[in-house]
Amino acid sequence: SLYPHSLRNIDELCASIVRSHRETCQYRVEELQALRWKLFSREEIQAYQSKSVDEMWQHCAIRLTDAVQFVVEFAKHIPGFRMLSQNDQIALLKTGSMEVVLVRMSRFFNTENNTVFFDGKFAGTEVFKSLACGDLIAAVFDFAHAMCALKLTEQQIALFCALVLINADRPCLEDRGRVQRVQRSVELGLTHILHRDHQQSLMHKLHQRMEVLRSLCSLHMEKLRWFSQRYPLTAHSMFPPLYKELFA
Ligand SMILES: CNC(=O)[C@@H]1CCCN1C(=O)c1ccc(Cl)c(COc2cccc3c(C(F)(F)F)cc(C)nc23)c1Cl
Repeated sequence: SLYPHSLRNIDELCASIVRSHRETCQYRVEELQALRWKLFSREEIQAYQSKSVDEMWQHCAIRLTDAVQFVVEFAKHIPGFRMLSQNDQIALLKTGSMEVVLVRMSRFFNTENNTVFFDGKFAGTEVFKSLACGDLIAAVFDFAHAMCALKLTEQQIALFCALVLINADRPCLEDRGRVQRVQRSVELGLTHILHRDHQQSLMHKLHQRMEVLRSLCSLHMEKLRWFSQRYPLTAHSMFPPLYKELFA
């Protein structure tokens, strides 16, 4: 059947994905709104900029790994995800989790002053200078800007993240057919939500965003490889096992 056995209808599918998003999104939008004018002082920015490359990467990797863990939790509650084989679940998370982290980061973004929530305050691109990958950070900020421009609701973001993750075109899947069935039910959910919100035109834009996500994340993986080659010790020690499992 199109729906996993446990679900009676599309509303229930959407409700469980939205609930899972709410429980694993790290910060609620209201919390971030309240903090949006908490910016780093010049001294604090100086401190970040005087970190060494691998220190700053380590600082970010811890947060990225945290964020990836929350995405793994989110995935586990997507109806049908746990019906997939272990290998297919890992394969989807290996390629999709950083893309979902990126989509979720757009929720931490303040387009009025081009800052993103990082380490408890809102940071501009200059804070990340010592990473020595300005192109990646610029791309992260640009993507967040474009996502914010769509003004998605939390429910739309939840369904979009589920669709980013459950993608039957991912490489090395054992049972593509099964992933396709779960993907189709999530697509139905997103279409249902957009129809209910009278925003069907968003579907095409969201598919365009998914294309951009793929190219962005291959750039990220290239940076990650560059970093782990240049700083093998740090990369080896700092990426907790799950991260290595997902990105090694
Ligand atoms: C409260 N906010 C958070 O917890 C968020 C969620 C995940 C990251 N995080 C941050 O604190 C955060 C917010 C904004 C930015 Cl620009 C950054 C720095 O981002 C990165 C620096 C290094 C590598 C990054 C890579 C690479 F290359 F590893 F794939 C990929 C992504 C997408 N971001 C990278 C970070 Cl680490």
